[in-house]
Amino acid sequence: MRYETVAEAYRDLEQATGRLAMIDRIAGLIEQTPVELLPAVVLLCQGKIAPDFAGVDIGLAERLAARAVGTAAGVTQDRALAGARETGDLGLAAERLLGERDLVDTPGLQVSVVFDTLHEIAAAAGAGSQGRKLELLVALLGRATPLEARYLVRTVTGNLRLGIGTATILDGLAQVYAGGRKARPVLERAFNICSDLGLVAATVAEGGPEAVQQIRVRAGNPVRPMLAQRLSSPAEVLAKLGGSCAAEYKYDGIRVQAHRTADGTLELYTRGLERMAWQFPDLVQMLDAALRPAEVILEGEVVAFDPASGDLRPFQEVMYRRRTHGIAEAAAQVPVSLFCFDLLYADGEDLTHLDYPQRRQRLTAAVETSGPLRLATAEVVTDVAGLDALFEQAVADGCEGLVCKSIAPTAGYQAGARGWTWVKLKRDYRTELTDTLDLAVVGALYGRGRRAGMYGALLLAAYDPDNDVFQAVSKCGTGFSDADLAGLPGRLAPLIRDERPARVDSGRDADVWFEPGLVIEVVAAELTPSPHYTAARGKLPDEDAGLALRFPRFTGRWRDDKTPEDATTTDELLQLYQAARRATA
Ligand SMILES: Nc1ncnc2c1ncn2[C@@H]1O[C@H](COP(=O)(O)OP(=O)(O)OP(=O)(O)O)[C@@H](O)[C@H]1O
Repeated sequence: MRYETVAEAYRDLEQATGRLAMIDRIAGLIEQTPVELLPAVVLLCQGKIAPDFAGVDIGLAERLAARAVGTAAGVTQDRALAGARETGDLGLAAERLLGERDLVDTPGLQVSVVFDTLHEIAAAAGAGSQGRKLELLVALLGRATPLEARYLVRTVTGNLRLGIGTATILDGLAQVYAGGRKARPVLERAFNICSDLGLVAATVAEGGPEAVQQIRVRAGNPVRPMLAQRLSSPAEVLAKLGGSCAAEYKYDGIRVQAHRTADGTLELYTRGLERMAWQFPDLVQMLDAALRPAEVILEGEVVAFDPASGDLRPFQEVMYRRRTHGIAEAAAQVPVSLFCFDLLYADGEDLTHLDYPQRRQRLTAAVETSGPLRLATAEVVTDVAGLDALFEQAVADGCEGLVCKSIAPTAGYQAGARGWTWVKLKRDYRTELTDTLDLAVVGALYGRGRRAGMYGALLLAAYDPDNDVFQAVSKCGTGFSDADLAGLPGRLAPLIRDERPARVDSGRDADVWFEPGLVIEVVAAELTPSPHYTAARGKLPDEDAGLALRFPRFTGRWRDDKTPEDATTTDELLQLYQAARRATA
C-alpha cells in the first residue's frame, strides 16, 4: 500500500467539516487498507506508531527535522526553517521545498517502509543517535512525494493534529468490518480492556465482532480506568446505590495502574496510560516485594506523605515527583504512599467481572501491606449518618471525600466507563458548584488593556462521547496568574487551527481556534441555560439553549494527566445542572 493513499486521506480529513464526513473518510481509508497493515494505518492516523502505553516516542526536535528537510531538498537548514516560519508549519514547508525537485526522482513511499523506519527512528538511542535519526528521515524524505513529506514531517515532530479521536476510528472500523456503527460499543469495550487500537483493528478485520468479544484483560496491556459519577449528598448516593455501598476514602493524588507481567517486569501506568515506573522507583520496589501473585494488575492512588507525622500531603507535592528530573533526590524529598483500591487481574484470571466484595477480598489477599503501602480505607455503610461521618473523617484525614462503590453482585469493574457503579462525593454543591470541572480549551479571545497582545480569555468545552464532539460551555479569563497567561501561547501553539475544528461545536466565535488538546480545571458559581453555548443543547427544556458556566475561574491546575476525551462530559454537566435545580426547587 502506498503511503500517498494515507496522506490523501489525511488531507481530506483535515478539510472535513463534520464528524460524519470524517467517519466516512476514515472508513474509506480502512477499506483501502490490506488487513495486515491496518494496525499500522490506524495508529498512523493518530500520529502514533505504537499504543501510548508502549512508551515509544518518535518525538523529533523541529530543528533536526528541518535539517532533514533541507538535506532532502538540497537547501540549507535555515531555508527550511524560514519556510516553516513563513507557512507556520514545517510540514507545509517540506511539501513546498520537495515539490521544487524533479518528480521523476520521487517514487513515493510504501506504508510498511514508513512505519518500520519510524520505529527505527524512535529506537535510535545513545551516542550518534541524532545522526542516525537524521539519516533515516532524510532517506524517507528523499523518496517521498510532496504530500507524503507534509505528513511525514508532521508525524515525526508530533504535529499531525488530524483531530480524529479514537471513537471516530472505532466508528470507521465498525462501519467497514462489524456491520455498521451500531457495533461500536463492542469495539469500544475491547479497546477499553486492551488500550490497543491496532489490536482491535486487526482482530475485527480478521474475525469480525465475535473475535473482538474474545479480547481479554492481560497483564502488560493497561486497562482504561473505571471512573466515577458524582452526586451532591449522602442520601442521593445511598438511594442511587441501592441503600448500601462500600465507601472508600478519595485520596488526592495520582492514579496508578501497576502491572507485573510473567517475565517479572513491573510497570506503572498513569490514568492516561503513560508509563511512569521510571519516576517512582521507590514505589516499584515496594510493590514488587509486596505483591503475592506473579502476574497482576492492581490500581491505587499515589499520595505524598510526611514520614514524621504520617499526614497526607497535597496533590501538588506528588506532582512534583512527576515533573522533576532528579528522580532519586525527589524520591527522598517527597516520599510517597500507595493506597491500593482495586485488583483487576491475577495469575491468568480476569477479575473485572467479579463484584466489589470479591475483588476487595482478592486485593486484600494479593498485597502484603506495610508502611507506606496500604489498602484504601473502606467501610460498608447502610445509612446517611454513617456516610456523613465517614465523609467528615475522610476530609479530616486529608482526603478529598469519598468514592462510594456499589456492592451489588452485578457491579464489576467497568473499564473506561463513567457509570453509576462508583459515585464520588466531594463537597456539597447544593448552593454553589464547588466541585471542579475539567474542560478542553477549544478557542481563545485576544486580551484588551493590560492583556493586550496575549490571550485574554479561553473558550472551554465539555466532551460528548456519544458523538465525539466538544461542545462549548464557557469563556474563562479569571484565575490565571501573570505567569499562566504568559505561558498560554506556548502551550497552545501546537494546537492552533485556521478554522473551527470539525469536532468543536460552538455557538460562540473565537479569535483563535484550537484542536482540543489542553485540559484545564475550573470552578464556577453555577450552570445556567444560554442560547450562546452548545453544551447539552437539545437536552434541556428550552431546546435551543445549551449550558453555560456562570463566573468560571481557573483553579491553577493544568490537567496534563487528562486527554481532551477525559474532559467533563456534557451528560455530567446536565446532571450537575439538574441536581442543582432539584436542590433549590
Ligand atoms: N478509593 C478510591 N477509589 C477509586 N478512585 C480513587 C480512590 N481514591 C482516589 N481516587 C481517585 O479518584 C478518581 C475517581 O474520580 P473520577 O473517576 O471522577 O476521576 P477524575 O476524573 O480523575 O476525577 P477527579 O479529578 O475528581 O479526581 C480516580 O480516578 C482516582 O484517581
